[in-house]
Amino acid sequence: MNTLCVSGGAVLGPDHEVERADVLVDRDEGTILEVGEGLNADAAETLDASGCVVIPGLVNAHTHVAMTLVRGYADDKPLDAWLREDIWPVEGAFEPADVEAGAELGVLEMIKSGTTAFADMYFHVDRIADVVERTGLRARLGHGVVTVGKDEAEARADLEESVEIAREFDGAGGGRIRSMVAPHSLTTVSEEYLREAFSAAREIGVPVHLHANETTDEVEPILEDWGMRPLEYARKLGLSAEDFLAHGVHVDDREIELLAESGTGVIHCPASNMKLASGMAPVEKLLEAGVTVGLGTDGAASNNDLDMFGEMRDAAMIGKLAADDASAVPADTVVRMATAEGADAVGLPGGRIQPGAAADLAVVDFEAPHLTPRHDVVSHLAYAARGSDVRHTVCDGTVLMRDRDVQVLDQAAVRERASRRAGEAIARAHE
Ligand SMILES: N[C@@H](CCSC[C@H]1O[C@@H](n2cnc3c(=O)[nH]cnc32)[C@H](O)[C@@H]1O)C(=O)O
Ligand SMILES: [Zn+2]
Repeated sequence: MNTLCVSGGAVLGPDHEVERADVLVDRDEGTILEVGEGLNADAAETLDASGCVVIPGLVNAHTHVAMTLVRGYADDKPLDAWLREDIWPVEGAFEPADVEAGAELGVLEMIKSGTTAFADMYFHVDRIADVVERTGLRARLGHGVVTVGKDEAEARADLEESVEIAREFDGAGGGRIRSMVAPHSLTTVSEEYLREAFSAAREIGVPVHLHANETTDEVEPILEDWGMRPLEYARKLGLSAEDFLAHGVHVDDREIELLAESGTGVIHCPASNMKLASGMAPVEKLLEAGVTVGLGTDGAASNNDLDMFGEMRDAAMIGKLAADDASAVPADTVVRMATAEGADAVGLPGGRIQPGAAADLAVVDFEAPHLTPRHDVVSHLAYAARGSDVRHTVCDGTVLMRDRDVQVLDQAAVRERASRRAGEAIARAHE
């Protein structure tokens, strides 16, 4: 059999037990065959994991990967002004090749920091899909729809593009790519088009993904226009178990109950919420209610990186502050949010190291001063490790990074192209 063996390390199991073990992978099927000692006898390929801990590849459950191009371009502003004054004008000047260059840069950064799957809402999605296809990651992709401020024809065309993209790309890249219909938010898409987005998604059999309750500015207008909370409104329009929303910062108790009832996932984006001062999501309450909570970096311009280790740490920290309780959102919980829970929320395989599961792995080098002594591996993963501690990255049974050498992209070329294209797009936006 065509196998890969990740050998000589410790493994973080599905119940977060840490044991000395090898991981044997079927490279053709992209699945884990066995976890145990002494498995590397006749593997076709091996990865040395001595001194390392093998963890499930991390799941970045909400991002806009091509926004790496605007990283550091406009900081220190609230969401609405930041989007309208800075980000949207530059995005308006993006050509398809810019989105491709930004996606390559983002994917490079994700592979280098142990992320193997992501959910992405953007435009020129065909270019993002192409990057995912050739680099070997796993993704759920959708075209973001905005209808406010557009005439009837433009609004319809944007929605139709999202539906078309969802139809075309679900199952692409040998099944590594899944799709979604992605209305931008409950306030930037009108009711009529939101309804259509939900019914089209149900017909295709894919989730709806949208930003919701990110700032109070997204709550007040819905209360005024519809006399109900945003998630009550979303539920009336069709929000269901397969769907997942980003942020969920300003949700009240009734909305939390509603999410638990509907089974809708929430993607917590702590760094973005802090940086844009959007607020503190009630993560502990959501978890207590039984809501599936994943973790996302959001775009690189509101973070400003795509490192899911940083996101775990931020989630634990802000979760404690929000609950006014140091025992809230503990290490074990944020590691779960960045792996199994995130995978479940976005409906992608992965997130667990066990036979039959997707072979999506990050091998973290623990032989570092900041990871010493090793009292508690899960604590280190949540609080002390960084993306740069990842030594090897494997997705779908394929080695994407070996000994920090990314096998699927030319790092220098990706950086050079992204820098040049970002500069040119910003110059065009100012013309
Ligand atoms: N088709 C739309 C684009 C929507 S893509 C998704 C959008 O989400 C934006 N975005 C990034 N971060 C956030 C956030 O935190 N909240 C809301 N929107 C965001 C991002 O800039 C991107 O334009 C159009 O033509 O305008
Ligand atoms: Zn976002």
